[in-house]
Amino acid sequence: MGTTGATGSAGGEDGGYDYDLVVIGGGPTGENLADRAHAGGLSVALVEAELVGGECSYWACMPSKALLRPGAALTGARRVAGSREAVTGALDAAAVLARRDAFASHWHDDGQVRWLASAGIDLVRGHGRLDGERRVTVDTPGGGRRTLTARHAVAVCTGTRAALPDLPGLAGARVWTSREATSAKSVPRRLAVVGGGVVAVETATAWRALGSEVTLLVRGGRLLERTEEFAGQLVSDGLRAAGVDVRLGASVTAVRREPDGTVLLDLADGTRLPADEALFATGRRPATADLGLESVGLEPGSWIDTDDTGRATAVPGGWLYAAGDVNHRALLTHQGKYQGRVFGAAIADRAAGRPLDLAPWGRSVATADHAAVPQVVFADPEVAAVGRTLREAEDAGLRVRAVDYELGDVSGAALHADDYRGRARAVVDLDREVLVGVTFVGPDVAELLHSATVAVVGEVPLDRLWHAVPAYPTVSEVWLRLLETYRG
Ligand SMILES: Cc1cc2nc3c(=O)[nH]c(=O)nc-3n(C[C@H](O)[C@H](O)[C@H](O)COP(=O)(O)OP(=O)(O)OC[C@H]3O[C@@H](n4cnc5c(N)ncnc54)[C@H](O)[C@@H]3O)c2cc1C
Ligand SMILES: NC(=O)c1ccc[n+]([C@@H]2O[C@H](COP(=O)([O-])OP(=O)(O)OC[C@H]3O[C@@H](n4cnc5c(N)ncnc54)[C@H](O)[C@@H]3O)[C@@H](O)[C@H]2O)c1
Repeated sequence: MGTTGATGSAGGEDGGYDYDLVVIGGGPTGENLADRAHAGGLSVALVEAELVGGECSYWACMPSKALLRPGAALTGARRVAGSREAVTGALDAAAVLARRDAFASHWHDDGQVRWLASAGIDLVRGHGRLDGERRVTVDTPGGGRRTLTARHAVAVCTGTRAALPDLPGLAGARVWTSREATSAKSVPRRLAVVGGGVVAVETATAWRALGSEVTLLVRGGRLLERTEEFAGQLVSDGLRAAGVDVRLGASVTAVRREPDGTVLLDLADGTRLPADEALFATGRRPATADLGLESVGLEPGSWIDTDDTGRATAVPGGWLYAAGDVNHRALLTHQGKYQGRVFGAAIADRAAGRPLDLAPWGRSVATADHAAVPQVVFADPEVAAVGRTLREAEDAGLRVRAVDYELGDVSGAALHADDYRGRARAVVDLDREVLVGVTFVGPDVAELLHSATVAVVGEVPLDRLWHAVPAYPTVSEVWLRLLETYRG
């Protein structure tokens, strides 16, 4: 099969369908969905308007983590007497940015295009739009237009864009979104960050480590609203200790960029904050405004709701699927890829008339989206959480108990870093005696998270977990301490 601009593998044959499946959007979700559907026997076209690999590869996960890792490595060395003395300088910003550029593949997608070809998926470059049932038109880079018809299904995997507030002056102020925050070529002296979510926190952490004077303007009363409250508090403490000016309850009322390049942010308390760049990390909106949603009875610009097999619930006929960020189930790369695997296989099974497994945790349904979504916030300290917070579990009507343990009291943590500060919480479903949520906050807790994900997804009874003995002296001994605390 071909790649760029390839014609359909089944073009004109068997009823005139071009492909069994047309996927719009070649981010991590679209790639995985296309791959699983093709592995299930379908011919697949993938339509991509920008770079194959999507936001994650070029302007989100990869470059942001590449910007964060050197600062984390340096901080890690500084936390241990003996190695602390060996750290005599600051980060080499040019080297950090160069490494970031490499992790963003220098904003070229050749590698991912080669992978698509090797996987047997046809790439059609251009902007795709739905055009009624099982039809997609593509505005191609050369100015032409192609129509693709799908025999079985169309999958929308178009992701999100940054959502900017409607503020006076914002449109002309050339503010940063997450794209500029992850691809900037130099370190701003003064950086204002608006928002208190993950993008705001990670960006503040990264650019502060690179030397920017960072002011974090948070509208609400805490950071990371969707995590346990202590996580927001410990991250806020960490940012302040690193020299970030964290301002809670700070609302921006207007923005403008002066002729000398300075950005001025007017705040609701009457003060004005000057900066060299201002990031608005104020959430995401679905990339569906120019997608032809009206041609299938959906509202342009809306999120696309789906059932657990990925079918758009408001579109009759069961031929339209939506996966990844665009369905608003969980805005994370790994959940989008998971949906891609599950939904792609379900599409192929339906097409072949094979039975689906629709029971909770069955092969054909993305059950984990509801109860077991893991996430790591790469701040200092790191926040690693899976499943429900205490509040979410209570709101869901579960009879639960939170079990907390100070991570610094674990021998492995004390060895890992001097004055280790952090906390773990397990949320226990008292009726079933299983875990429904776990949060770790502390230096280098990210790699602990999958143990918690396995326990939550596996619904491992606490009596059995008691026999999962953590190695001594590792940070993972926190598992033992949590269970001991629960048993009393
Ligand atoms: C700064 C930042 C850091 C992040 N870090 C992490 C992280 O560390 N871990 C994590 O799990 N998640 C992270 N995320 C979230 C993650 O980036 C998204 O969840 C993920 O990219 C979603 O994948 P997707 O394939 O659904 O959408 P996207 O990655 O957005 O891909 C969608 C693709 O569709 C294409 N497209 C859109 N419309 C059309 C159209 N009409 N026609 C053709 N093509 C179209 C786009 O060009 C794009 O390539 C981060 C997000 C941000 C903003
Ligand atoms: N490490 C990771 O896993 C990672 C990293 C980055 C992003 N992501 C994902 O990407 C998604 C987007 O992240 P995000 O941080 O952009 O969004 P978010 O929804 O997590 O946070 C948005 C923040 O902006 C604030 N806000 C919204 N409108 C505002 C306004 N008008 N004025 C001031 N503040 C306003 C909100 O109160 C919130 O604090 C999230 O779902 C996140 O999980 C994940």
